[in-house]
Amino acid sequence: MNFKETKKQLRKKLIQERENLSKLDWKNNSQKICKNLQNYPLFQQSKTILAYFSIRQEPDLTYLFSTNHNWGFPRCVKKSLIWHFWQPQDPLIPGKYGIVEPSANAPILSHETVDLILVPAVACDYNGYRLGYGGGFYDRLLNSPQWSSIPTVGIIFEFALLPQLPCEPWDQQLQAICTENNIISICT
Ligand SMILES: Nc1nc2c(c(=O)[nH]1)N(C=O)[C@@H](CNc1ccc(C(=O)N[C@@H](CCC(=O)O)C(=O)O)cc1)CN2
Ligand SMILES: Nc1ncnc2c1ncn2[C@@H]1O[C@H](COP(=O)(O)OP(=O)(O)OP(=O)(O)O)[C@@H](O)[C@H]1O
Repeated sequence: MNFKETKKQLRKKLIQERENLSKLDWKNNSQKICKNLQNYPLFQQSKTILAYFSIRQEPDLTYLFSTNHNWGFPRCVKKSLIWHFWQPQDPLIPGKYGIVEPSANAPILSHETVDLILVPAVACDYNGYRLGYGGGFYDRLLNSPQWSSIPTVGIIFEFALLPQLPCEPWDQQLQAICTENNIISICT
């Protein structure tokens, strides 16, 4: 089986497993992830943080969005992510793939102001490689020179932390991975 097929099957299995979590486990484990992030020095020191709005029972980070940081969220525009400043009272608009997005009029966040990126993932491995939904949005972002030096933390539930994922030339290692159990730093 080739890489593409292997990744596709793995993605399907892990998304299924995540969607099978009970609502209670999903909520409790999401809350633990938020707590672990709040205790993480890099998070505490970051003024501006990029995050995501959860779909398909991804870890829900909503609790953090009213904490004292500047928060940025993406709009999917063609094959890229455009990042906007967003606060809880601001509108959210249904975007691609059923993910809500800030308004196109919300202030744009330039890479210079961003201190930390919380990266959604279907799975991550011990080396900091990630498997996403296959759109390549974060692969492209993290490969572009302006964004590649910003620290990244992959956000997953513990069951999706695997010893080794299939790795392709464009995959960039994350700096850390946060689960409901702990945050592990990746040695590079
Ligand atoms: N919450 C959240 N927001 C996010 C991401 C994410 O992983 N999680 N993204 C992370 O990049 C971007 C959106 N990326 C996505 C890419 C593909 C699909 C998707 O549903 N794809 C189809 C099949 C596509 C194919 O195989 O060609 C599917 O899975 O049915 C969803 C989101 C930006 N926002
Ligand atoms: N730097 C890049 N420039 C152009 N295309 C890229 C780049 N990185 C990845 N791609 C393309 O994007 C797709 C990403 O596939 P892959 O299975 O690695 O996605 P993923 O990591 O699961 O998804 P995502 O980043 O959306 O969460 C591939 O088809 C690949 O050719």
